[in-house]
Amino acid sequence: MRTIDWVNGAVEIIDQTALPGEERVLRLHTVGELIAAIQSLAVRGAPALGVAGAFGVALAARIHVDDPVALAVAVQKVETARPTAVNLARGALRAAALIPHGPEAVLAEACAVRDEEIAASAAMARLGADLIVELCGARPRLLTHCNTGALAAVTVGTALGVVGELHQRGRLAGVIASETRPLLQGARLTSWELTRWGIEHRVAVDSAGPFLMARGEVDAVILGADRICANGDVINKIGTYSHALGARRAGLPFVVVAPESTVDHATPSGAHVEIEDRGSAEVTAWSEAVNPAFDITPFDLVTAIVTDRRVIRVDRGEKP
Ligand SMILES: CSC[C@@H](O)[C@@H](O)C(=O)COP(=O)(O)O
Repeated sequence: MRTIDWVNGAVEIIDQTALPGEERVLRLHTVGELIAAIQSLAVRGAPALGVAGAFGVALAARIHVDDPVALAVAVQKVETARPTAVNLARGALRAAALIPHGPEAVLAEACAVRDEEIAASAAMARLGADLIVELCGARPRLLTHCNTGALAAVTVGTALGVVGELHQRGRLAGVIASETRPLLQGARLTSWELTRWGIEHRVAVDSAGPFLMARGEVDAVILGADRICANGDVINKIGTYSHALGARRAGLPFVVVAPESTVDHATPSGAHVEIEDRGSAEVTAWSEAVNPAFDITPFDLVTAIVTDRRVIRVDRGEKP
């Protein structure tokens, strides 16, 4: 299953706002439709956003083939549709670099971004599963946060791809999906994906994670990233930091799985990253709210970062 793809001149996505109730495919024909899908989280997750950014520029290059000014404006809108995941701007700018060669070259580059994420998922699943077995022994019980499956990464996924690989190897004893307030990417999307894979799991409220770790019900925390800074700080879904603190307190490995396309050497640390604020409405209808969508996990709380090419042992002093 590809959760985002280019099909007959349009971008097709699984509408993640409708899951798990309805499996609805959206066809996006315009840059405006694509940006609306990104902002409503119909398509979400860092690697998928990179592909969406690249396909968005491919759409723009076709639509504005004779209008370079309108094309530049459209590229900039795609690139900045959400601020935190580095993949979005990266994917958009990678495709935009091919604009001088015409719309077909832009589309070919966007398809390359998609294909590289598909390959990266497969590589991370193998590397990550090997590492988890090394760190935890056979049949670990894992806790994951947000959604890092195929929905977030075209196919397979990052951290959830590792979970799937361990399941296939017969080496998984259990999964807890942290529900991920307020939009419930864990309870709605991770649970839906694990059910499709036939993997038994339980959903926990976000605040239960550190307690379950302390009570000995978890052997490792494994999750994804929207951006990994040059110093190793991990930007990921709000709630990640509390899971990292819980894991450190319980003496558990805290493993981040993300493709190289999420590693951002140009950003020195988490303090330099714009954390998206998604406003009050998602949290409460009756008072003002603060709603940061991501947080920053300091690198010293991370045990290891698994990319498609490397296992970075932060616990041994290695950096991205
Ligand atoms: C493989 S996806 C990794 C991250 O992008 C994921 O954990 C996450 O935080 C997604 O946030 P979202 O706001 O749902 O796009």
